[in-house]
Amino acid sequence: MTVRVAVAGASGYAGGEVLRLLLGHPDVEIGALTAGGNAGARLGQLQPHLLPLSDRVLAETSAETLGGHDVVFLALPHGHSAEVAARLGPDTLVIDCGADHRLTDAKDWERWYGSSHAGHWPYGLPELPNGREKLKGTKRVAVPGCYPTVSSLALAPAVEHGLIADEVVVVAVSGTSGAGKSLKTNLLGSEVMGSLSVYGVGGTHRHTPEIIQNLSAIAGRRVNVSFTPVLAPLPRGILATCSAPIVKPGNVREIYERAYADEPFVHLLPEDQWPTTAAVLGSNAVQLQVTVDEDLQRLVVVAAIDNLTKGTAGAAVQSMNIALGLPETAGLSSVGVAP
Ligand SMILES: NC(=O)C1=CN([C@@H]2O[C@H](COP(=O)(O)OP(=O)(O)OC[C@H]3O[C@@H](n4cnc5c(N)ncnc54)[C@H](OP(=O)(O)O)[C@@H]3O)[C@@H](O)[C@H]2O)C=CC1
Ligand SMILES: CC(=O)N[C@@H](CCC(=O)OP(=O)(O)O)C(=O)O
Repeated sequence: MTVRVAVAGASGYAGGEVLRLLLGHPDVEIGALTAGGNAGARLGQLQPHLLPLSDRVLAETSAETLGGHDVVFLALPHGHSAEVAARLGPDTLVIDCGADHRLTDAKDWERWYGSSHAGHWPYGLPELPNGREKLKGTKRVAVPGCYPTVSSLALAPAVEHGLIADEVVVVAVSGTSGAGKSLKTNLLGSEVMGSLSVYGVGGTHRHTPEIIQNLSAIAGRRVNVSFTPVLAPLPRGILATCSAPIVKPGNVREIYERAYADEPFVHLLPEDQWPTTAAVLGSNAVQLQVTVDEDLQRLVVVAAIDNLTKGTAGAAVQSMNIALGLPETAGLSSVGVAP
């Protein structure tokens, strides 16, 4: 089966990564590519690594251009997806890389994003409990945020088994591509190089409610999250350290081994090895390591992903595969680029 796919936001980082993965997908034909202000430009000027598509000219983002495809990936800024998706019709599989349809609670959406809620779609994190079932056959997918992906996968087995308290701490270091391609002073090379900086400190980052939503759904009760993001001088990658007090004894390693034994993309590393962002660069892999701080009786999980791959575009393609009944790993490299 060949599916015809359009990508909105093809000039951006997430759209570019979707296209990089789709170029290696055996069942995909790439159709319309759209942008905002860069409409009319050749893709090769903006995404020079996507050589087979370099002569494609970016169209304006409209339902007319995106219509007539089996699948539409939306890699647009927050708040732009709902209107386009509503005009694409129920038979098109729409995969939104933005936040518009991630949160289930309208009040949460209004508080954190300051606009009216466009509704909740099936969440593109198949490794969560019952995650795959929600994606099979769906025509709408909300791709998770990159920090919620890595921290939810790091903590899900512990939460599911009631091992930890209902208050977790996540400190996650991210590369700059997580902030998108548009110009921002704090992302200039001279600001970022040679420096680490925190932002969204003190429970103010908009991924906090998304992480709470994921962990609380697994626990069946509210799980609170203290989340601190850190910007690092890397183009890609997230390394998250997640911890919580242990409240129930259990063989932590065995629980994590069992949880992810059959997952094609989530890898619990051997006991003496720790995740690195370099090891997952460009791949849909998640590397995990878990340990217990015996003095504090605290669970510590470290996890690495590529924010643009498993953190966005890889999850989007993985979700497409599940929704359409294609092999889940199609088009998704499971190994990173090293060194
Ligand atoms: N970067 C990441 O690691 C992650 C990103 N995401 C989500 O993916 C989405 C895209 O992010 P990212 O690629 O990083 O952002 P970029 O800024 O790199 O890209 C944004 C894209 O949207 C287009 N665009 C901007 N404004 C409009 C508009 N008014 N109408 C139509 N198109 C428009 C841009 O086109 P033009 O070039 O013409 O301006 C560009 O193609 C966001 O919702 C983001 O939250 C999710 C998880 C992780
Ligand atoms: C480094 C950096 O700035 N990262 C982004 C998160 C990227 C992501 O996952 O975002 P969306 O929720 O926007 O889809 C941020 O903190 O806003």
